[in-house]
Amino acid sequence: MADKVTSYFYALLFVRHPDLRPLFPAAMDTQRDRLLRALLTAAEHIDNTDVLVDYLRNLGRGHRKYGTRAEHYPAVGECLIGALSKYAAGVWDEEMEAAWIRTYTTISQIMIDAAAADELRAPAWWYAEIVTHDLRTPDVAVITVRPDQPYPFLAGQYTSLETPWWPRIWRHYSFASAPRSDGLLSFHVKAVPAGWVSNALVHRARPGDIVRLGPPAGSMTVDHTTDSGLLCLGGGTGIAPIKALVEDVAEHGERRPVEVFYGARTDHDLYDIDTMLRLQQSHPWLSVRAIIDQLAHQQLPDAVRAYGPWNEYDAYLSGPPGMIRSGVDALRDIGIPSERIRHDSVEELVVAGS
Ligand SMILES: NC(=O)C1=CN([C@@H]2O[C@H](COP(=O)(O)OP(=O)(O)OC[C@H]3O[C@@H](n4cnc5c(N)ncnc54)[C@H](O)[C@@H]3O)[C@@H](O)[C@H]2O)C=CC1
Repeated sequence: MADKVTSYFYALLFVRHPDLRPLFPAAMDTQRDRLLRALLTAAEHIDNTDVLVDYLRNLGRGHRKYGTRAEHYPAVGECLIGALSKYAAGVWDEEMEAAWIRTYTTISQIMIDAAAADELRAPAWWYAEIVTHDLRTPDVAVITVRPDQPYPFLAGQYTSLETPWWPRIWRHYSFASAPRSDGLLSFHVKAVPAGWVSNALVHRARPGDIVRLGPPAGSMTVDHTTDSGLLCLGGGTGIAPIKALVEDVAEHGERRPVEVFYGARTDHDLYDIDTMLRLQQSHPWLSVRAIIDQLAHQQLPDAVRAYGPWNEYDAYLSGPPGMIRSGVDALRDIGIPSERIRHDSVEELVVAGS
């Protein structure tokens, strides 16, 4: 009954607090999923304080770009408890209500404190002007933007982006380069069916258009305290953060082996292979292999098994959720321990491409 609970929650919220409606997008479908995913993520990590608190702090900081303020949290809590108690009526009692109030109060306080601390050091969002728009295939564009203020981030991270055509609809895109001295940021965007934001970015956006960016997020970053090799799997536009990681290693001047497997469905989809091969030419420690489904009759994760051994490597995966899942399984199978495998949250990726 997840759909019913979240629909009822938003109905209560907008009836009781109509002033909050403009903070949300006109179409609420993805938003409803996001609320539920956030609750489930919090429940999943309830016994792991460090992970949970880190997640909630990020969530609190990320809410600044929506215009969320501390006084909005009690209204949300009251409607959330209203929706839960209606649909859990059979088991709901005073004790459970008291527990939910304590839980929600704790969760919101962590989010509010993180947002307040962030306010002292970073804007709620950045405006960024598109400076180049390079259509690499009929549905993939490489877009470069100039933020209005310095934008600090780490190679391997992603941001959230809002276009002028779909206000308050934010989508995640990874930075396709390590931080650059000119401050420009670039993204690889694939227009996916029914993807409003991605279609607008690929087919409508032009130099001069202004987008908004949220804060950087994600922990798929290079650990520069070790010199172990990097095994990188980039599928489709998932090659974007992998390219950023390669540039990051190059800038740190370490000669650690970096092995990139770049997967695509057809060779026309290998839109960034020239850049990757140029990087390979300049860096003897880098090896780039293109894996085309149609030629190899195998998907990216299977191809990696044919090489190796990989037990001295840290692994980085970026691409569609199915590739991440089967990639993590394949890498564990060939002996890479879970703690050495990094990738973005698969839940975040489900909406990322649209
Ligand atoms: N644009 C960006 O900055 C980033 C995008 N992503 C995600 O990457 C994805 C890219 O999509 P496309 O370019 O359309 O990729 P795609 O669907 O063309 O697939 C790319 C590669 O992934 C492999 N693959 C796909 N599904 C698989 C599965 N179930 N098991 C094993 N291998 C599989 C394919 O063999 C292919 O080599 C999107 O889901 C996007 O959200 C991830 C990180 C960054």
